[in-house]
Amino acid sequence: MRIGVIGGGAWGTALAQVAADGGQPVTLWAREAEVVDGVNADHVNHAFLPGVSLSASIRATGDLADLSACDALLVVAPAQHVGRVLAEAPVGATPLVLCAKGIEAGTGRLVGEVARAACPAAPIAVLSGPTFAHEVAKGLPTAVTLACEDAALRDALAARLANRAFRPYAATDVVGAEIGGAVKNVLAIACGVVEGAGLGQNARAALIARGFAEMTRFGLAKGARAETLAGLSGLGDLVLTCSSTASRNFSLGAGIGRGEAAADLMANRRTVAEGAFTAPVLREVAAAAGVDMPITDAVCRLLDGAAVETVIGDLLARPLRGE
Ligand SMILES: NC(=O)C1=CN([C@@H]2O[C@H](COP(=O)(O)OP(=O)(O)OC[C@H]3O[C@@H](n4cnc5c(N)ncnc54)[C@H](O)[C@@H]3O)[C@@H](O)[C@H]2O)C=CC1
Ligand SMILES: O=C(CO)COP(=O)(O)O
Repeated sequence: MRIGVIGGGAWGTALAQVAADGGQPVTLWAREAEVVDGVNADHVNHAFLPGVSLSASIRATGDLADLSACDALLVVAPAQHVGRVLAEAPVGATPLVLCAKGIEAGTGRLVGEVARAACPAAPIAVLSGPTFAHEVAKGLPTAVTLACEDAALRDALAARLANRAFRPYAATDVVGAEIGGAVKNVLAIACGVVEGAGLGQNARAALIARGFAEMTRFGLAKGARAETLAGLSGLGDLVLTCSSTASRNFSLGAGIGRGEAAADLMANRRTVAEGAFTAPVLREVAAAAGVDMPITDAVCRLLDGAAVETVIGDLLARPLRGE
C-alpha cells in the first residue's frame, strides 16, 4: 500500500516517518518549499519537527499531483484547511485517513463531513489518539484509535501503519473518534489556563473529569459511542494534552492564564492550536443541539479577551448540580 501524506506539519511528518518504517516509500506533500527542501535534502523538517532525523524513503513534494499514485492518503492539514486542500488533491476513490482534529468554522462540520463533501467517492477512516508528534517520530510507544466502517480497509490500514512502537486499535465509530480529538483541544486550553494562573492540581483534575463529562454529553448528542469517547481518541488524548506543555493548546491556555492576551499569543505562532478555532464553532454546534458546554463557553470567553478571574469565578459560581 503506497502511502501519501497531505500536510507537512509536525504530525504529518511524524506519520510519514511511521509509514516509512522499514524503508517503505512515502510521499509527503507540504505547503512550504522550505519543508520540501529540508525533508529531501537533509531528511529533517526544520520548520515543524526540528531535531528529528527522518527516513530517506520519505520524498517530499510541493505538488499535490504527485500523490496521484498513492493507495491511501493520510490527511494531516489543519482542520480549517482540509476542505480547500482536498478540493485540489487527486483523490478520486483513494481511501482517506483523517488525522486532523477540529471542527470547521462557519459550517460546524467535522473533518469527516468536510472530506465526504470534497471527495464523495473516497472511503473514510479516522486516526486519532494521544500522539505527540515528536514522540511518535522518535519511535516512542504510542497507541491510536483507527476508526473505519469498512473492516477490510481498516485491517489493511492498521497492518500497513503498525510497527513495534505504533499500535492502532480498530474501531467502527468514526464520528466518536473525531469528536474526542476535536473537543479535547478546547479542554486542553482550559487546563493550560489553570496551570498558567496557578490554580492548582485539584482544579486541573476537576477540569479533566468535568471536561470529559462535557465531551461525552456532546458526543452522545452527535451520535458518538460512549466507549469510543472513553478510549484512546477521547479520554486518552484528553489526559495527554491536559497534562503537558508539549501540547500547543495547553501552552496557549497557560499563556492566557499568565495574563497574556489571547490575540497576541495567536498572532505570534506558526504552529497550530486547533482548540482556538474549534472552541467558538463547538459552542455554536453544541447550543444548536441543546448541549450544555460550560468549559467550552469559558474558553471562548477567554479567547475573546475576558479576564481569567472573572471567567473562573463564573464557572465556580454556577448553581450546584448532580455529578
Ligand atoms: N502535532 C501533534 O502532535 C499532533 C497534531 N495533530 C493534528 O494534526 C493537524 C496538523 O497539525 P500539525 O501537523 O501539528 O501542524 P503544525 O502546527 O506542526 O504546522 C502547521 C501546519 O499548518 C499548515 N498550514 C498553515 N496554513 C495553511 C493553509 N492555509 N493551508 C493548508 N495548510 C496550512 C502548515 O503547512 C503546517 O503543515 C492538526 O489538526 C492537529 O490537531 C494530531 C495529533 C498530534
Ligand atoms: O493532538 C495532540 C496530541 O494527541 C497534539 O496536541 P496539541 O495540538 O495541543 O499540541
